[in-house]
Amino acid sequence: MWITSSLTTALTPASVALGNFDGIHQGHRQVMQPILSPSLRRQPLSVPPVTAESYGENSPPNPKASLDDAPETSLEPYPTLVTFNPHPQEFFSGQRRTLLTPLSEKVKYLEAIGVQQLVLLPFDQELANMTPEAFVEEILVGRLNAQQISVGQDFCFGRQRSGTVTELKAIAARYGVKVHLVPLKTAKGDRISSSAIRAALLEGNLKQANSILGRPYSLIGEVVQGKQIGRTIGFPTANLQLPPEKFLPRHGVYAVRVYGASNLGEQKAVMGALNIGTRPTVDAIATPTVEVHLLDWSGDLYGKTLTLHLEHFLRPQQKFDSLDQLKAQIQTDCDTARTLLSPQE
Ligand SMILES: Cc1cc2nc3c(=O)[nH]c(=O)nc-3n(C[C@H](O)[C@H](O)[C@H](O)COP(=O)(O)O)c2cc1C
Ligand SMILES: Nc1ncnc2c1ncn2[C@@H]1O[C@H](COP(=O)(O)OP(=O)(O)O)[C@@H](O)[C@H]1O
Repeated sequence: MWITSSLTTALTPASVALGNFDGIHQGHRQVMQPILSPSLRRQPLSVPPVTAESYGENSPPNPKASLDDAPETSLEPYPTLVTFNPHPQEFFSGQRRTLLTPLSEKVKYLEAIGVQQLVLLPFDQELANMTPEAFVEEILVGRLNAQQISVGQDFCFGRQRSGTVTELKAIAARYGVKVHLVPLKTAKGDRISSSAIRAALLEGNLKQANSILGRPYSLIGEVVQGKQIGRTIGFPTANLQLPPEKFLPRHGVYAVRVYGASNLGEQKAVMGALNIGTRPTVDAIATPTVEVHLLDWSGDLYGKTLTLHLEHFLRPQQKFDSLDQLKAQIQTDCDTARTLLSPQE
């Protein structure tokens, strides 16, 4: 996928889905559908040669581009997600937001859906001051040559969020650009939203969170060294380093499926028992660790990137009086995880 934060290197013409899309939940996927219609798909993606661009500290991954990939001239628009970076709320409040899908994870889901370009518009005072007309005319039409635009029905944009979807439709119509207003998706009468997913995750209600998401909530991170206590109690745990902005669910113990450990490839999952927390029994650290014990598995995981699918919340963290009690409880957690994750006869 082509990722750019500069409108001068964006691929055009574009077929644009607009929004923040944190979580890439079922509602988000519905908003992207209209820009992905099969007639608009172009495989493989060709990208223009680019000069290296400085993205600053929180830089997105460099797009994979080479001169061999020079663009063919084509009138077919690139399925493109246009989003703001930082999130406008973060810009105004000055406070870092946690994300259900940090950039690297978001890119994986978008690629799987068929989005070919991600435009991260730098959100600054100038952009914040833009009128709805200027945003559509100068950015969407003028720079991205948008052929069609898809948004959720409650989308607002422009100065003080003054632009409504009706206005977006009217302005775009002047340029012959069709706007798809996608109705808000609901699940059992409740609106599907990133905040509903966060709330369910904070309660440890995985069933609800995963049902709204339409897939299991995931944690993706590299295995780093811990205190090496795990192996001494018979339960080595792979400690994951997650992007600092990753939203963490309720602290406690989970039954998870682990991808990336097996030599049999990415698709093969190993069952695991995950602990998220400050480990009050051993050292009561300030920052929670995210560590997983893989069931019936042994090997070296340091430096590997693991993807965990959180399936069931088992219990909150506890402070035990002894390591033996902790060990016995971890054994029970592993047995419960195995039962819950094993396929039913
Ligand atoms: C399934 C599981 C459940 C855990 N539950 C608790 C707990 O309730 N309380 C606690 O203090 N630590 C808990 N831990 C964390 C252990 O204290 C930790 O894994 C151990 O100290 C190893 O740390 P290390 O990776 O730094 O070697 C749990 C770990 C696992 C894998
Ligand atoms: N079944 C397993 N589950 C998790 N890690 C395992 C397992 N078997 C071996 N390991 C290895 O052991 C390491 C964890 O051992 P541990 O003593 O807890 O050390 P650390 O404190 O560095 O995490 C993992 O990073 C991995 O390389």
